[in-house]
Amino acid sequence: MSESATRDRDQWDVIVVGGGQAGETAAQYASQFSGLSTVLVEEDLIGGECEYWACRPSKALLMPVEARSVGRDLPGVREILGDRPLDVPAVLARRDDIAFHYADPQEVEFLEANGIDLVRGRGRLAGERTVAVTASDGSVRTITATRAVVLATGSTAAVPPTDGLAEALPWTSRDVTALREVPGRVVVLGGGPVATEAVTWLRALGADTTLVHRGPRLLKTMEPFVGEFAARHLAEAGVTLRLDTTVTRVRRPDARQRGIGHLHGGPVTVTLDNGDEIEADEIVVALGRTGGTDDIGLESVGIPAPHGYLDVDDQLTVVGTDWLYAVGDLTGLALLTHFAKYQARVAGEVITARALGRSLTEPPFDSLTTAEYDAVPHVVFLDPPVCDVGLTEAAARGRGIDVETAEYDIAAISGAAISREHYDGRAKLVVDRATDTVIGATFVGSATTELLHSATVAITGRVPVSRLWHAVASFPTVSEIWLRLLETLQLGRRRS
Ligand SMILES: Cc1cc2nc3c(=O)[nH]c(=O)nc-3n(C[C@H](O)[C@H](O)[C@H](O)COP(=O)(O)OP(=O)(O)OC[C@H]3O[C@@H](n4cnc5c(N)ncnc54)[C@H](O)[C@@H]3O)c2cc1C
Ligand SMILES: NC(=O)c1ccc[n+]([C@@H]2O[C@H](COP(=O)([O-])OP(=O)(O)OC[C@H]3O[C@@H](n4cnc5c(N)ncnc54)[C@H](O)[C@@H]3O)[C@@H](O)[C@H]2O)c1
Repeated sequence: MSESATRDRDQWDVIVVGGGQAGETAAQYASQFSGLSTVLVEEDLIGGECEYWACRPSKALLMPVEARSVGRDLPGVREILGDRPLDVPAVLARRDDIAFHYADPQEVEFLEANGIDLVRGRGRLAGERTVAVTASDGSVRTITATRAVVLATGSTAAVPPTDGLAEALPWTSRDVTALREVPGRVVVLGGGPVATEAVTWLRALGADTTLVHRGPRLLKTMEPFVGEFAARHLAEAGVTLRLDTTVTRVRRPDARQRGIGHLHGGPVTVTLDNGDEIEADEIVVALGRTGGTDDIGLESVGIPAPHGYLDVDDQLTVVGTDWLYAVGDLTGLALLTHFAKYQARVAGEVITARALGRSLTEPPFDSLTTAEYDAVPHVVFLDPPVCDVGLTEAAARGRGIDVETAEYDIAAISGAAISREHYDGRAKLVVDRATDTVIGATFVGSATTELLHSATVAITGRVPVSRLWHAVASFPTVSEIWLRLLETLQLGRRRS
């Protein structure tokens, strides 16, 4: 049904509030095999952060960075590239293509193809199974759901209460991914994926970059060698790193909102805890996210969200209800598009099973209706990239698991050494001794991102290490790292 055709309707089986990747997928999965009528409520562009201001545009900005590095490291290509800088207008033009030129007809088409209705406006719970939608003209309509309401309102960039930071109108992830001009000098605050990725493309596009991070290590949730690897390569690219450093004060006398991706005013002065001052043309805040629980009417149904995220069970049902679901960033469980969509698939199947009166513990729903979090894959698209899945050694030991580990230098693998002249990379496996299965894997280095899924399959499939011996990787691919890791494990076992 078209958007205009939904105007006179006020009831559906399922209402989904928030049309990001999580919301769109929940709507699709709740309706596709159930016959349930579903409506999506979205106040902005359908597709959410990922499509326009996060994953897609950021990766479009990063791909040329790594491609140039690999080319510069390969005789025959190096000579063609020379020291030439990236073609900034061409990179930004492709970024715009990948971000669908900040318009959503392709998503409207997806909804129509899947029989999902659309109501544009801001949704707010107004009681059980009831949502009040405020349109851009200020008019409010109330719609109700016979079965379920799914909240998928995502997250936004957090701006902490540092003296003068909010008043300086810093760039957030939206500005830095949708940048229209490259700041001459830029200070990036943070040490997580957003900060490390953003500083990578800003530097490659020609900015003089400083990254300020309060901790001693970048990407602190990953194995320690990941942060060291990332810091080394960022420094080699010319990024100034100020680790173990806190910003105490920000001043920007001429702060002006000039639109997403444009400089937000004149020069900004950033004061550090050791008294140093950095002057820059822009400041980027990449210090985590705030869950989208603000002003969505949770009080109307008595649901608390003290930490800004909603507590859900493994069926994505909001704790304390049997009709309200939450998926994606809003749950705060894994702020990643692939996990947002995974949770949404689970929630959609749960809604379907419950509507059809089917058991969640019998086929086909038994395998589809419980979300698991043992193997969340993270890829940070740095130059070179880093990635992990499952538990780090420290996290596993913290849970009392008796682990053995294997580490290996990926540069020693033929496939890696052939792929570029100065390969730099490392791999680590964490194995649970009791079950003889892999519970964590980390890879850093070129061409490792596509390798990660093999580890995800090994972990979720609980494949015994003894069986992995028979999973023979092709020569000469970087995947042969698996053999070296298994040999390293064997060596340790035979010695002990
Ligand atoms: C810079 C950056 C890069 C990233 N890169 C990656 C990556 O490479 N890979 C990856 O997996 N993840 C990445 N992420 C994370 C990823 O973007 C999020 O996990 C993902 O977008 C979450 O999807 P979501 O649908 O839960 O939320 P969102 O994308 O935030 O969507 C929520 C939607 O709800 C709408 N909405 C909110 N409130 C209301 C309301 N009351 N009524 C109606 N509509 C409402 C919003 O307008 C929005 O469209 C990145 C994040 C950032 C910031
Ligand atoms: N490639 C990817 O998959 C990708 C890329 C970008 C973002 N993301 C997702 O987006 C989410 C948000 O990323 P992020 O990097 O903004 O957040 P993050 O939470 O991962 O990292 C934020 C960093 O800022 C620090 N910090 C927080 N508050 C601070 C303060 N007041 N002062 C100083 N330091 C402070 C934290 O210690 C942390 O190191 C992540 O959870 C990630 O999953 C994923």
